[in-house]
Amino acid sequence: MNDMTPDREERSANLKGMGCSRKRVEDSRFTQGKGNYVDDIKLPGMLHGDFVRSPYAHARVVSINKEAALALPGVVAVLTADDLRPLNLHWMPTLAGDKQMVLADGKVLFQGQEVAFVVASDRYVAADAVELVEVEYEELPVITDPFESLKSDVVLREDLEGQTEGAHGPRKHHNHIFTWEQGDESGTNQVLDNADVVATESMYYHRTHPCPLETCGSVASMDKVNGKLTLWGTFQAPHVVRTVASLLSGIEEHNIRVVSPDIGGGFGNKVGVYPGYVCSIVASIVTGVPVKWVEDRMENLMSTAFARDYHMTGKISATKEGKITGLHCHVTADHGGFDACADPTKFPAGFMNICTGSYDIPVAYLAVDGVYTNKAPGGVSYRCSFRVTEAVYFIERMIEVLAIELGMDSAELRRINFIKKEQFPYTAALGWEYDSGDYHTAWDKALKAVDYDGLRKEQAERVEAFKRGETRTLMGIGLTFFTEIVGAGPVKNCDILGMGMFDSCEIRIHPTGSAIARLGTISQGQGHATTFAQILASEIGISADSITIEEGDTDTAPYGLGTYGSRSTPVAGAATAMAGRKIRAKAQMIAAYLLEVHDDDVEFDIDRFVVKGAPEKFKTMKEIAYAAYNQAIPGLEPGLEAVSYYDPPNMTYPFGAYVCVMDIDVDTGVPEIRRFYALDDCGTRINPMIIEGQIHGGLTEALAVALGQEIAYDDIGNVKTGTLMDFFLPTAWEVPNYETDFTVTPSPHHPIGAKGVGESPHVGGVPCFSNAVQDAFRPFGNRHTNMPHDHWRIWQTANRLGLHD
Ligand code: PCD
Ligand SMILES: [Cu+]
Repeated sequence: MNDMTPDREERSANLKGMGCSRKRVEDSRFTQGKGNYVDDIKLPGMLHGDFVRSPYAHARVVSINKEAALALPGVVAVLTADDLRPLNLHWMPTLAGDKQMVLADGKVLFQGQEVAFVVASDRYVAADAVELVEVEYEELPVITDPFESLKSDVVLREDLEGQTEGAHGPRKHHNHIFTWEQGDESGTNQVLDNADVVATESMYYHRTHPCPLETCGSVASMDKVNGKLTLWGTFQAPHVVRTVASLLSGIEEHNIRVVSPDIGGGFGNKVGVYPGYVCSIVASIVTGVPVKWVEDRMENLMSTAFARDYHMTGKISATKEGKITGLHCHVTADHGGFDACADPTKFPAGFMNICTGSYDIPVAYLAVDGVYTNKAPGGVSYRCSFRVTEAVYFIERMIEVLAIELGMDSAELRRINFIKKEQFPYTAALGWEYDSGDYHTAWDKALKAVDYDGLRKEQAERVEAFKRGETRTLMGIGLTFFTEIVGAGPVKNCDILGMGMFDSCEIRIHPTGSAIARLGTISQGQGHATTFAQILASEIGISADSITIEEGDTDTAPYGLGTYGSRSTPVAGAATAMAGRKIRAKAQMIAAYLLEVHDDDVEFDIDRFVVKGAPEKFKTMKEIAYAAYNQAIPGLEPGLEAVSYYDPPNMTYPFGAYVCVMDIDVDTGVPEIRRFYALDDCGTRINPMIIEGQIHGGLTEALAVALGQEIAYDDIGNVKTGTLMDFFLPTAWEVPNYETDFTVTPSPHHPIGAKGVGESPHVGGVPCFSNAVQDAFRPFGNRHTNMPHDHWRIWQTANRLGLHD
């Protein structure tokens, strides 16, 4: 070989392909104030909108007087439901097939509900004018408890009165939304009735909120001359927004351009469609100039989509030796005033039916009842794909409770019930086919890494010391083994409003051998511009540094269902690899032609095609790209482009083993996290550094949710946690040093074997932190206490158990 040419190792390093901890290309703009967020969009003549929101959780709107507001200089319009009705835009369909008011029509159902939209020359004038809109309300009885709601005579949704059938089947009561059943009810009951041991527990996974750094917002610009509507916004699914906007407004889809610019965190909060988006569009149509709407922090916490709010009751049975025999789960789901859950259409409770977890459970049954209350609508995933965090919390608590019932170590209980490596692909009792896993290897690695036996010994000594009065801190060991289900999803069972959940990638190679690839997904901080270029680099032999990744502009990107549920890697990542392979196939033909050999006589080698057995004869991808723009092969189309729409054959099933060690001061209720060990298996790893960042972020959000973060309501439906003074957002102060680790079990059906990872740390983290708190009190008779485990609640647990006596 020529000494001047770089060797294979160097060529491979230059690619910055799969498995390389490539630095994030987007960070230079994020760290130097050059990001372009919705609020950075400033158009000539642009107006600003702001909402009049209901102070009451349930009330009739008797009258709205706009006069004083309209008299304020700078105010251009005040829109109410009456103004929107002629356009049929006073309501919108939710992703769950319910009907949500864009502006209150006669009645409000939650505190913070949108009542009127003020449009003014300036954001501050708009806010002042909001105060001048006089709304007369007549208060109605408020229901904030879903169990009470199902017994109440008060009809929350008068618009649905008398409707016995909802979007997801029969309704049992005027405040009931749906019942979703999965599995074998009678078979499960039979097993439970005849079991050696049954553990029963009820738990509440409280309402919380993703609270991204950037709140939601949009800018609409209706160009009446050309008939084009452009909408910039904080959208996790820009193409879906375009389709919904077209269906609602009647504007043809090719005349609508939706752009998601840089997004300051999504976490599920930006999946749904909000009244603000619709109002900015209507206001731009009405005024003929661009209109911006950006909510403030309080509005974001109070009225945009919440997560969780699941009341779960479980029964789990086992033999005396601890082999699990059956699982029963019932959920009462509080959906607030409208069912605006963001789930694939056929899954009204998301993937809650993954609640058998990582265990080989022969029979199971799940029923979920959705209920209306006077709380904000939503039901987003918040760093978990469709209720998976609820499911994992449920099963990981049930395992702990069963271990108490059996008098057994819960690490061992997990081990003897894991689905075994040779059982994959494994079909779970509630229907999912787990693609791959090696749980025992991961579990053993984790327990060894933390010296589990040593920790248990230390804990036992601590309990003795506590009893002797030598210490006031207890030690908790939190364990969790989780299985995620990400990559929604196969079009055969996953769609949103009838659109199958495939995803896409389109690649163009430029003559000089650099490229642009566009995807149907949209990064909100995950680093797609970095990682998707790495997938392509390995597939097509062009350095990641020479590939631009673009997402989020519906005029240029191929149709896709967006980014949430850790679906980008499993679905769009697969599309990227597949499109790359199409490029490579054409490149192979060109190379062979140029090298004057048969197609089969060349092979791909890092960044070139080489003649088999004659490595000195090759064409680099750069050379091939250039040739592709000439008459490379007579009769062959010029250019080097490809597109792939990928319909995944199955979900991917990442998993992980987490251990948290915590010291709890029983007198102050303050937990100190001594250690947090997280082993993740997300199959083939694209960028280890980005994975680690994802895990740190997800664990921190898990810490938040487990230890204090909550959207709390009082009895009359006032949001008690509407500001960051009351809503817990952890800072560097609370966050421990995380230890990360991994195993690699590739997905057998994904073209590069990758599974999602963004959500895993949250899904596994919440039960792990919670289990640590609960475990500290286990020696004193604690069985289960509800999250969030803030200092006050931990103190109360200590008090209830008599530890302050
Ligand atoms: N194997 C593997 C996997 C993965 N990866 C990477 O990592 C990341 C992630 O991924 P995923 O998992 O696939 O995911 P996505 O789809 O992309 O994303 C989503 C997620 O993501 C996470 N993360 C994050 N980050 C940030 N920064 N921001 C944000 O916002 C966020 N969010 C969150 C959430 S919540 Mo939901 O929405 O609730 O459903 S879902 C979610 C990207 O970059 C990728 O590429 C790698 O590397 N490898
Ligand atoms: Cu979820």
